[in-house]
Amino acid sequence: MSTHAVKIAARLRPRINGEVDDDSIKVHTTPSTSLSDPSSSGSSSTSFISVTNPRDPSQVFKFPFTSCYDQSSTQEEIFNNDVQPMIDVVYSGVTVTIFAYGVTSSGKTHTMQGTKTDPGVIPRVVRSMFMKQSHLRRYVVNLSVSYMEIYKDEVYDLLVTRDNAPKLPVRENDHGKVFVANLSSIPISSVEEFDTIYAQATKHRSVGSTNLNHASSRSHAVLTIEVSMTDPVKDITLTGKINLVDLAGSENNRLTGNDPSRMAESAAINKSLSVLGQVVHALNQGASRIPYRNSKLTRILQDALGGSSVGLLICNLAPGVKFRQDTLNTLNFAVRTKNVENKPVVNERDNRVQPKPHFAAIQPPPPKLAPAVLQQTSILGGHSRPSVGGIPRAGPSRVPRVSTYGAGAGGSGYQPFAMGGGGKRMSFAPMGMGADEKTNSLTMGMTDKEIDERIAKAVEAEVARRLEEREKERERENEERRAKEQHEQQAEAAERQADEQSKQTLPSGVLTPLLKRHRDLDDELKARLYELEAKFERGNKETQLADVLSPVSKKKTGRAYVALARAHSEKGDLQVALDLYRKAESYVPDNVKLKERIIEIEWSVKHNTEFVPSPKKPKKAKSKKKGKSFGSGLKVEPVEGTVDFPMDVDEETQRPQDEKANMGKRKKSARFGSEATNRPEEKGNEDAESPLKRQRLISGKDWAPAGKMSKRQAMEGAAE
Ligand SMILES: Nc1ncnc2c1ncn2[C@@H]1O[C@H](COP(=O)(O)OP(=O)(O)OP(=O)(O)O)[C@@H](O)[C@H]1O
Repeated sequence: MSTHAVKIAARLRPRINGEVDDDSIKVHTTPSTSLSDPSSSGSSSTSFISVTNPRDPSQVFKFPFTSCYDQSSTQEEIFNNDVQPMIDVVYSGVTVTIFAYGVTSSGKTHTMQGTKTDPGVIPRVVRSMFMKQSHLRRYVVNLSVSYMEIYKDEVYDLLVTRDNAPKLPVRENDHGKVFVANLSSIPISSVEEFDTIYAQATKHRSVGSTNLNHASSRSHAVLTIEVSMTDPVKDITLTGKINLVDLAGSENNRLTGNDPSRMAESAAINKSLSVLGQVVHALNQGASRIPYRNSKLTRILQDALGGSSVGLLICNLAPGVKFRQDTLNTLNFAVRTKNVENKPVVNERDNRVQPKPHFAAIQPPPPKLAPAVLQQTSILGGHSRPSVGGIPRAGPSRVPRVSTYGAGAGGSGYQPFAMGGGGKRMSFAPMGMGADEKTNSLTMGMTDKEIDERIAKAVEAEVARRLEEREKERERENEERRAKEQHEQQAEAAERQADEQSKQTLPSGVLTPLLKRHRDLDDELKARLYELEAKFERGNKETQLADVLSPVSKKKTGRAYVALARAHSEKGDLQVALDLYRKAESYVPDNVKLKERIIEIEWSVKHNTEFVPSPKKPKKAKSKKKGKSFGSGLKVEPVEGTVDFPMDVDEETQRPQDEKANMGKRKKSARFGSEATNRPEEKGNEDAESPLKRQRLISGKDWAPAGKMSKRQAMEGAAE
């Protein structure tokens, strides 16, 4: 993208109020070889400002600029040479910012505003814009004005009365453009209308008296004239803007002799101008962070400094040795600013309703460059105005005027672009404009056919994208389905294999007698028992199998194992029963009662004692829904969740009765838990010492003597 350097113009005001003039600051229009020039590096500029070195008067600093105006220069001259060309730029849909910079009383307000008899840049710009408007009969052109001031780093609307002027917030839109929220914008239809509004608004501006200027501007004022041009045939709107900024004076408080309130204003002014200097410096350094946000002024001027607008800085200088240091400061700022480059873009909006393709389908076109006139202006930036310094007559501007927009753009000055505006996508057809509308400027952009083709391509791309997305989605679904089917098949195969094996190889004589004994077991349970037996033989494979079974199958298998285990324990084959209970546990690992049973049997096996299981829960007349009874008396309760696992493991509700029934047998058995319980009050209490009770203590259940044994003790006992 091509860039456009900020253009610099320097203007030395005449002496006023009996100021002593001397040669410390001079304007030159021809190069001088006799001057030492520490600041210049061989510039080809033919116009420059010279300032004698405050420390060594024999030495002179030279500051070359595009345009230099001496004390005799006129408002008209400045306007014609440097400002008038900008009007064409504004009418090409670009934002232009002109700002006056300088020490207090250097003539900024005079240059920008002027007087009734000697109007400055602002009134001339407005006249010129209306004049230009009258030439654009083919377009609907609307002008509007907004006017704000930045006073002590707060923004106020100058178009509303002071009482109604709240502080306005500075915001940023979706495109990163900074704007002042709620700033009024008034349409203007004539120069007179503008003059009335402007005269009224100027009265609102904060002005105070200082030693240097009895009507010193205490705020930065930003006047904006916006022009929107709509081509009714193409329904395209170009929006150009010109910001005319009269900065408050950079101040030397020693010279201004400010009172406390002026000092406060001064501090704010100096701070914002200092941030302005930092911004320019950062831009020159190519810094990654530009401190625009450090002041409202720089935020608002962001677009003019390193942004997308075209910039002109008018440096106002006051004459005489009294202002020499300020002049040097101003000129140094100007030198740094002239290296700042902007990337102007044309603000164009296509008002036609367009199909809204998916954003991803369209490559965002690069921003549209400003017309070639800007590039020409930039190239000519090194030339001086034809005649300054001693020649009072204003010479014709050497800056080319863009009276013919099309010619200026020349086709090559534009590139396809899209730029946000009113939330609409921009088109690629530039709007013809300029004094001479009969040029072929409208052919510079894309034709309708080209636009249609582009839209068709975008739609095609979108359709292709969606089809591809749908295809991917379908593939993803198929893959998931395949994986699920595979998983189910594997589970089925594993179960089938288990069945087969159980049928072929009956386990070592464990099952057959049982099955014979319980011939009334239904087929389903038999099959399950065969299966379990086979699983028992397969050892570790169980865990793998458990992994592939559904939760319901796991519970069923767990119950079957328990049934089998119980049968073994009744037979007195405790070790096998224990193994089977453990197998059952691998299917229902959360079942507390099963764990208790395992501990009981482990205890019996370890101590080689008899294990007497509690009697099975008597059959209750339950609804079929609640339980399923097999002919063998093995009962499988429906299981909800994994924690409760009633099976035939003793029901807690039955426990006291069971315990009573088994009391005699237990007394004969080795005493449970004597090692773990050596507290006197527990000695001889067999109930309390049973492993089952210990486990109950571990699980915190309320069991008769449990209160007497700490959980810790119980745990230790169980661990043993
Ligand atoms: N080119 C000029 N020709 C004649 N008089 C001028 C010129 N420039 C400035 N003056 C006069 O110098 C005085 C100070 O100018 P002005 O108020 O424009 O300065 P300023 O830079 O805007 O000051 P401040 O920063 O305090 O607002 C005014 O009386 C103004 O009329």
